Amino acid sequence: MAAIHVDGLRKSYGDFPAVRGVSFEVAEGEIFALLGRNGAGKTTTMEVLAGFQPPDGGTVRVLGLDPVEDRGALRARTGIMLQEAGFFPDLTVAQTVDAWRDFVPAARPRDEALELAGLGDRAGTRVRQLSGGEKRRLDLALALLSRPDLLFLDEPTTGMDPEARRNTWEVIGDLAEQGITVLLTTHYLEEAQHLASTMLIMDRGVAVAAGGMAETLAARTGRVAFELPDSVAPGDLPVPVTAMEGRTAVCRVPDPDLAAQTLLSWAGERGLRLRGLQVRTATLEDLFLDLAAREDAKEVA
Ligand SMILES: Nc1ncnc2c1ncn2[C@@H]1O[C@H](COP(=O)(O)OP(=O)(O)OP(=O)(O)O)[C@@H](O)[C@H]1O
Repeated sequence: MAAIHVDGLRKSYGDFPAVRGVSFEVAEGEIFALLGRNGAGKTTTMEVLAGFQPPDGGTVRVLGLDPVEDRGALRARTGIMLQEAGFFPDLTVAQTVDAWRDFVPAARPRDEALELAGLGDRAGTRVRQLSGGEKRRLDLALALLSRPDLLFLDEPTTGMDPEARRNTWEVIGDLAEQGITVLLTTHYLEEAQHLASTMLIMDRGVAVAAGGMAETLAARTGRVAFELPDSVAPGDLPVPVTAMEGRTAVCRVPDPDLAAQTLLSWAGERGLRLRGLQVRTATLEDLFLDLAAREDAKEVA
């Protein structure tokens, strides 16, 4: 059974349609990334799945349950980390967790939750003294109290520095390895690419791309760029040049490693050097920017 099944989900605020017929499935134990620009409808989708808002149309099943009708049963099996957490600044981390534990049936021991969220050494610290990233971790610790089968993480690493972000990726990866399904939204595409095996990109309330991360990216073009030697015209090269950026020739190709090898042997045979050679396989960012440009063009048309 899929952990999450969404078919034709619609949700409006007044007469503004925030989600307009979105369908996807999340397999058990998978990390699934919900991506899109501001206002795409990611948070709305997550809130419907978590039972915070009823859908206007479509079918939604989470762990086999209806998020509205089976809200209590679902709450007991999910952990939720939303964008804004409200904590009491004067409480310590331990006191905050203890206060929450009172509301969670069969709650996980406090130290275990803190350990899992990577806050094991912060129990005695007052919330006001935590960094922004540590506050997000505290949020995660609270989300883990119910021993959830499914975690909803809305922008879990916002406000973290790169090191804290990487540590949090490790924490999330470990949780998934223990079998917890994770639905994540993020604006850090590197984060989605690093963590998620499957993704859905939304734009203005509809899905514009979906599928396995590796397969989707493998089907995209990569990029090879280098400084064009003085004596060479772009048309002389054995690989077609897609664009010139100043003196830099850019080739967008399905297999950038092969293109780079071809270019290097061609240059070697002629005693030429390809300065500043860069080889990059397709990234989620390439895909994201392409899709955004395409959606904007559609909007103008
Ligand atoms: N409570 C609300 N009332 C009215 N409109 C809303 C409400 N919540 C969200 N919206 C609108 O619905 C659209 C989708 O919002 P949503 O928060 O789901 O997007 P998002 O993809 O999560 O965006 P972000 O990346 O900025 O968090 C936006 O245009 C937003 O302004």
